[in-house]
Amino acid sequence: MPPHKPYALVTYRSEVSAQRGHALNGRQLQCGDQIVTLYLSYVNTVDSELWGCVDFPPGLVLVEEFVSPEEEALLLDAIDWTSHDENVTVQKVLKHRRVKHFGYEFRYDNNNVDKDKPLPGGLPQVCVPVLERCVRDRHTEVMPDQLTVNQYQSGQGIPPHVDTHSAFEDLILSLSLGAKTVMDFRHPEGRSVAVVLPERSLLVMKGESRYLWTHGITPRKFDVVPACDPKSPAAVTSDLSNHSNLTLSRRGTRTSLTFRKVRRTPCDCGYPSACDSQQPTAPPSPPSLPRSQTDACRLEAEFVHRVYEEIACHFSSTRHSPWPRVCHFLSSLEPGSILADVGCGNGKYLGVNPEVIAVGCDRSSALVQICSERGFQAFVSDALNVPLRSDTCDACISIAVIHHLSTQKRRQAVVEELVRLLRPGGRALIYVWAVEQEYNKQKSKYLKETRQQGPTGDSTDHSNQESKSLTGNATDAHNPAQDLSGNATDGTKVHRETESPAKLSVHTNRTAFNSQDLLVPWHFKGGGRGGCNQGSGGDEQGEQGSKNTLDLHTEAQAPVPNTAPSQVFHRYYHVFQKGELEELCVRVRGVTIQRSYHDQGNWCVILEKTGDR
Ligand SMILES: O=C(O)CCC(=O)C(=O)O
Ligand SMILES: [Fe+2]
Ligand SMILES: [Zn+2]
Repeated sequence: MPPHKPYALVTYRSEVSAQRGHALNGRQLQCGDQIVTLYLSYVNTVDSELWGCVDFPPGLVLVEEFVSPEEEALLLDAIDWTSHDENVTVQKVLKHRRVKHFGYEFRYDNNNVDKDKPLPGGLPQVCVPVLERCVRDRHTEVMPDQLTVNQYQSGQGIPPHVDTHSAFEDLILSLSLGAKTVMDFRHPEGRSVAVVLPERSLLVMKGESRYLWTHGITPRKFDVVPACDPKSPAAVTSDLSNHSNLTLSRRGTRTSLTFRKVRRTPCDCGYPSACDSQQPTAPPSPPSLPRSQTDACRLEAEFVHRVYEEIACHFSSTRHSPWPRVCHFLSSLEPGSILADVGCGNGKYLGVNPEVIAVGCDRSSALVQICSERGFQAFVSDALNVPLRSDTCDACISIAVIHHLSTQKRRQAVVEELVRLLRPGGRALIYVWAVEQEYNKQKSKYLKETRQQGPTGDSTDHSNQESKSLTGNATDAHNPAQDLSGNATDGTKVHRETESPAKLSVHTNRTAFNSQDLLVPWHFKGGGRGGCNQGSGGDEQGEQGSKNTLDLHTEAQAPVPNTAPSQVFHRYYHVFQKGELEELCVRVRGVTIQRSYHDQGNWCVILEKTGDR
């Protein structure tokens, strides 16, 4: 129901249900103290703006007041947190909540259930009427046989995750008791929907919303929810982004009952990218250049985002010296300027000019954690969708970020996002890694570094170290840019549908590039996630880092790879040719290029927002 509109839009999944719905035409309904007559009319298409406010992830349904306040009290009473009878249930205190399992234990170490080890107590009797109602109201056809009770105190939450496909059947039912909360759903491409779950409501997750979207509850003490007429609680279930009238809601203690059916055969859902049953068992073949947005998101998730999350501390330990020309830009800002560092990494630029108000964002929560431990303001965000208001920043910097986007369209979209943030007259400084590591007969500092040979002849982790420049790599004079294979002049590989896309080659550190799109190895030193648990080469950040992400990784969807010392990670890069960054920027409206230059193996531009967009 769009806010302030006297109508609702309904789609039916089947003709049968549409026919049933048709019977409502002309019916009078009692709504609070009002009588409302319902008239049906048909629309061929639905304006997406209108849909915006009711656009739950496909397959997600919320049923309000599914249990009465009396039933709610009964259910809450029935969950005994004081007993620890391991023969009946399994109970755990997790970092951000406590849980209790019935029917089968859900194990957070392997994110699965022991299907041969049912818990003797089965599901509590008190749940039976609720489950029968779920069947009667056709929310489910099968009786769940597993129940996880989560209890969240105010300020607690659950990291974003997809319930393991191979563990449970399609349908997931979650009953909210005691207090309302907001659950965040996120599509792998970045779209997200915040869904208010009122107390006593039933959330039904099916299909795409269950298999592809992550769900999670951000640990916090207050939620922003639509301010609603208490007589029409339905309004609170809409996507928040379309509400003009918002208010704060204090969180109380919420207990949720999540009912699931243990899966007995491998999952064959239509979402193989998110499906653990459908992962190839053979070693994965090297990735290819993306052909679609979805491919690009996947490539970046695996070969950029995941890698930075894993190597965060080790990476941070090699990133201490700010580059002089970036510092020069930062020092040129007026006192009191607002600066956004999009892709701020460990925050090494956030404190360069103490006279400006600097805020950073990065895709890696482990790097953001490092920033906050250093006392900087930073938040987790994708460079494509920065949650800052338009026209607010006096300056933006994006240092060594855009080369991690795997299509030209996405690289341009980052520039557009930076320009969106700028006020008219504001300036953005962008650095990307250059193909040309030797420029004007000068080798980049990186190139000049001696390459250390390990016993096997591999480059050692020394190749990870920055040398006052980016983690630059070399192009030698015999392998000039125009020899780069298969690249269109705009720097994007174009593939016809019939061709199979080229595999990305793995770059050898400190040698010439043989492609503009490549994987650059990171030789990981140090144990534990992020490389924070062991010393990593005189690293002042060596003890810090991953604690905030631990919960997420030990519970979440992806199997946790073993981060053994000397592991090699691969990061995707698109290295820019001379002129390519400028070409990208001139496509963006409302901005002029003030300067462009080559700096130690990087292409750099300073843009100014003109204001006419
Ligand atoms: O608290 C909830 O509603 C969700 C719990 C959940 O997602 C889970 O246990 O997998
Ligand atoms: Fe879940
Ligand atoms: Zn699946």
